[in-house]
Amino acid sequence: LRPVARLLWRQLRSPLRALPGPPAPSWLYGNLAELHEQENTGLVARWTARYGPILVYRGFLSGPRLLTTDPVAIAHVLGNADDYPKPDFVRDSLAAMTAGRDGLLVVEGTVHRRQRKILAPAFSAAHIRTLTPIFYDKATELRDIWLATLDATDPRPKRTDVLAGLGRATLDVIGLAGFGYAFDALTDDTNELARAFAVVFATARRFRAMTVLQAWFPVLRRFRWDGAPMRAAQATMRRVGLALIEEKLRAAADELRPQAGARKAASTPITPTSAPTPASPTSRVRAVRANTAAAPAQRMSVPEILCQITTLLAAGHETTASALTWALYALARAPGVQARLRAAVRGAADEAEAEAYAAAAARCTYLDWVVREALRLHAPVTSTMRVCARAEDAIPLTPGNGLAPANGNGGGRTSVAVRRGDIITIPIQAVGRDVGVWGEDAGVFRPERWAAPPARARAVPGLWGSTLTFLNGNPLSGNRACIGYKFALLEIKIFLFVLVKDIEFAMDPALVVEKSVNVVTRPFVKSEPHLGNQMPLNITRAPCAPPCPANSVARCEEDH
Ligand code: HEM
Repeated sequence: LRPVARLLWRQLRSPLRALPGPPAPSWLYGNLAELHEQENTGLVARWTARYGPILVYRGFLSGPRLLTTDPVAIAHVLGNADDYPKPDFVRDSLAAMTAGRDGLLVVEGTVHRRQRKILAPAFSAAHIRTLTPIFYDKATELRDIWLATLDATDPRPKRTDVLAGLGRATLDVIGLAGFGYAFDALTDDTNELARAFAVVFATARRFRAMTVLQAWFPVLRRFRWDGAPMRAAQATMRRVGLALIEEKLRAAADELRPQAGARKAASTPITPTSAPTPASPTSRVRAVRANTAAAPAQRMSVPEILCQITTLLAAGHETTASALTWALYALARAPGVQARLRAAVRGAADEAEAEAYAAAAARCTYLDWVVREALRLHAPVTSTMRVCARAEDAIPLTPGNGLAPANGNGGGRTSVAVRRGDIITIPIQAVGRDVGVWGEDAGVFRPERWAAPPARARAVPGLWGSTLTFLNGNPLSGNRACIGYKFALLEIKIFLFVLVKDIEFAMDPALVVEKSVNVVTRPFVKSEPHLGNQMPLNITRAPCAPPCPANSVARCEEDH
């Protein structure tokens, strides 16, 4: 009972209680059940329309939680990450997904700073560019696998779960790009690591009271509904991670010896049933190598390296798979946009070299707009939370935003008072769809809006593209922005480039696809819940069309 009493006492003293917000349907679970469905119901938009950009909803035992779309308030919270860490229960669920508590997503403070510094060089723009052939080869392999399922004599489209294919392809990419390993998940659909991630990221369709209780009572966490499969999946992630470390250490030792070359290329898997096979020794971003380059006192321990591996495998492939899945969904539902994108990439794709594709993808403005629009509308991570660690703080607001009559305080609020332990929700997806920023058609997939984004969008304190899709941070106070965003953007662009050029994606209008979130957003078909997470799109070979005049991207954009 003591934790409950402590929680109630803290909640009773929270200054957030004075702020207005929606009524809670339940005293015990507050608004948490309706929030579970927020990605499909536009709940946050309705709340902000009624209460303005600063509001309080209720969590467990009706505890008040701040939810804000105010850019100044969000910038304050993200810019002071040391004083606004992730709440314990968020770190706990991230730790479950990355099979340990020592990874970059979970650690805080000085440990986080040290790890981030060691990993940063592996994510530089110059380095990411060297990964282009990996992105291109995997995108091409996936395209060929999908095209091979089509029957030349049957023009009917083929229903294809693009989520599954993209999940496997992006796992292959992060294996090769991050650790020089070929998981070959695309060609081996029994790949156990791909299966482990399917378990770890599986989304709960219904609100579960137990999940809320586990957040506040760690002792209950051992009774997870998915306990046994989850433990098995984590064990797989750790085993594969250890195999990767062992392989890298062996390779490093070999490098120090003469006649190293032959052994390096021919090294064998460490655990016969599960270990990935080594890929080309030319493959690049390497947590282990980055670590050995650091000063001895700054290096990561083996458990830390292991957690970075599982973190990068998880964060690096589930997010991009989600982004690509929702981008293809948006394109399937907007055939005009898809046709325009196809013309744009065909106009740019006259050179077959991977590097040329990367350069063309980088130059193709319409592709850039499509990616920005897909990531604005379908942010793979739809919200995040922080907790106030300062004894007291005043979160500043955009001038005028505290003036909504619903905000109380005589409508003259310039900041929001918070105390230690108060929870702040940052609704990433809702900020991306804010009609106050993007206009009345904020919910529509319209890449053309990026020709002249509204001036208001500049106020959004995001790392990239006037959105919070990759969040943001301040190196002086714990930078929690996505470390892999350049990696993700290049990968997404090259995949879309290669896939849309040759494949036409369509959507069965009878199917209703909804979102369910377990850190990362996954789709499911409303009428087919028994099939779990999936994104069934109808694919056909895209009809040949004359390439854009002069095969030039710039010209192509002018003509469309
Ligand atoms: C479209 C793709 C991606 C999206 C939308 C995305 C989004 C995000 C977001 C929102 C965060 C902050 C989470 C929070 O603090 O609550 C984050 C952090 C992170 N991301 Fe990404 N991410 C993507 C791709 C990647 C890739 C490809 C990698 C690695 C190869 C990666 C690695 C990480 C890591 C390690 C962190 C933790 C950073 C830290 O706390 O210092 N992400 N990402």
